This record gives sequence, C-alpha cells and structure tokens, in this order.
Amino acid sequence: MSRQKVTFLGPVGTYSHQAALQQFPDSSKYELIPSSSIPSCFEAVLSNNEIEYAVIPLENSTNGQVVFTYDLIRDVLNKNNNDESSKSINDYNNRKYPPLNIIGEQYVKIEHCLVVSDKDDLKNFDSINFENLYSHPQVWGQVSEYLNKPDFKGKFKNIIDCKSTSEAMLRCKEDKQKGIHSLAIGSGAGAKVNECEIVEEGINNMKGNTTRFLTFVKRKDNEKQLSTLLLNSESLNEKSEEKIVMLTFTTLKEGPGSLVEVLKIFQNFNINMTSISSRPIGQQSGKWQYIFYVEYDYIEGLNWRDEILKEIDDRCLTWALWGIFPRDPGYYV
Ligand SMILES: O=C(O)C(=O)C[C@]1(C(=O)O)C=C[C@@H](O)C=C1
Repeated sequence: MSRQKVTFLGPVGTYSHQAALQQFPDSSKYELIPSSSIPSCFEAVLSNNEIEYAVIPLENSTNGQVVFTYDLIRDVLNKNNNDESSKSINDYNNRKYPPLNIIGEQYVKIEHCLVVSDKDDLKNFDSINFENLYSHPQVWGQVSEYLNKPDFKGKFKNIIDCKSTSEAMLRCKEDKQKGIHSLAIGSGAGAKVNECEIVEEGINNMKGNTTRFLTFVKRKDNEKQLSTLLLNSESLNEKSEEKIVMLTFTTLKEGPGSLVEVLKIFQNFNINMTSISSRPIGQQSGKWQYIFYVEYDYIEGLNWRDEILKEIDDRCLTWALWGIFPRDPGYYV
C-alpha cells in the first residue's frame, strides 16, 4: 500500500520538518514532502489530491502568531465559502465548512544557531565582514537581543527574509559559491543537513522558546459531525484525555458587546477557553472587521450540536469548526 503524503514547510532541516517527523514518525506509512513556503503548504494540501496532510507553524512562545498561517486560515475559509459541498451540508444558518480540518498539534523547542557556510568562514569569522544575514521572518523577534549585541551588529550589511530557516542556509551556501560571505540563523539539525558550520548555539532571547504547529487534513465531503472530527484526530494521535477545539468566527455586529456575546457562551457552559487571536478581514461600512480564532477544552457529554453550536450560530455572523484534537504533551514542557 502506498504511503500517505504529508507536506511541511521545507526544505528538510526546518523546524517544521522536525514537527512533521514528530507527528508522523512512521516512515513506512507516511512520506514527508517539503513545500517551499507556508502558502504553498496550504496550496498543496488543498489542491494536490495526493497530499493528505500538512504540518504548519501557528505560533511561537516568544513572538506570537505566525501571521502567514492565521491569514491563510482566514483566506481559505473565504475562498471555500462558495464551495457547493460546504452549502450542501450546512446544518446551521451561519456555519462555514473549511476544506481542511485540524487533527493534531506539535511543539518544537526552538534553539537557534548562527551559522556560516563552511569551515573557512568559521575559522576566519572574526576577520570577515559578512554581506547578508538570512532567516525566516518569524526568527528576527526570537533573536532580537542577539542581533543587537554591540559585537554582532556591525558583522553584516543586509538582513534578508527567507521562506524558511533551512532555505536561509541554502542561500548562505549559494552566496559562498559566488564568493560572498553570508550568515544564516536556524536549527542545529538544519545546519547538519545543509552542511553549514555553527558559529554559536542557543542565540534565541528565551531558552524555553517553543513553536506550536498544527496538522491539517483534507476534510472529507459531507463530513460535518463533531464525532467524525474527533475520530479523525484519534486515528492519528495517542489517546489523550484533554481535547482542544479550534473555532473561528466573525461577530454579528460591530461595537461594544459583539465579541463578549460570543465569549459568554463558553462562560455559560463553563467551558475553559485556552486561546483567542484575531486578524483583520478588511473594512465594512467604514469600520475594521476581524475574524476571531478561539480554542477551548472539548468537554465530553455536553450537548454541543443542539445547545452550544446552536448558540454560536445565533450570535455569530459566520463561524467554522476547524477541528477537535488532542492536547499534545509538548504543551506542558
Ligand atoms: O523556518 C523554519 O524552520 C520553520 O519551520 C518556520 C518557523 C516559523 O514559521 O515560525 C518555525 C519555527 C520557528 O519559529 C522559526 C520559523
């Protein structure tokens, strides 16, 4: 039987690669396929019939949201809104059905290293004035103290964003081929895979720095039941007592109280909300509108369909249930 395909933010050696290995450790059942950017990961799992799963970074413990991912969740929902299957299975007035479901989460410790392309640059590090410093944009906030160190600030001319930390190292190697001395920041695993040399390890501002990743799967047609979402995630993860629900919504009206009206539902049912985020969805009638992302504990035995989701449907302009998935033990490390 052919292996199921999983895409992740590549190339190999990224932190996303590490997260994908954690989520899909059995290489006899799963084939990990790198995508060149976070948008192309979404594109691959949405439009490539062979790709079943995608492992995508969502947030970092020191510099917060990976906004590329939050915006893609928002945009995927809007794009899919006109999708016929989403209309045909609509069992509420304002519910949208995303084309992907979230069925898992992974946590990866972020231990950034400063790397050079080869042993020569390592040996001559002190005497070289480097041209470029490459990394993923999410990294700059995680190493801001190191970048501002007096003895490092003047070491390079340009800071250049790359699509991933491993791509940053590839760019560093390419520069050296052209006789340009450059630097990159990424993981120790990435340095090994890309045959770069580590100048300094553990340069992130906070040692406990962790990035949280979500595992997405294509939503099967007509899959709407909560229970199916739950089964999906249990088939992939060890059984976990604690389950998390990811829900997105836009509020019925702007102005005071519109958000509170929705959040009160969780309070009324004594449901513990574990996170809330928002991203703009543009201006309507001259006012900024937002999509909200909430996560909360999934409590067995509550009447989700006819009570909680019904109330959410009554109090939201639109809403979508992205998945119910087990809390990974990495959350507590
Ligand atoms: O570039 C990588 O290695 C990634 O996996 C992306 C990413 C991110 O998007 O946050 C993942 C972990 C770190 O926070 C830095 C970068």
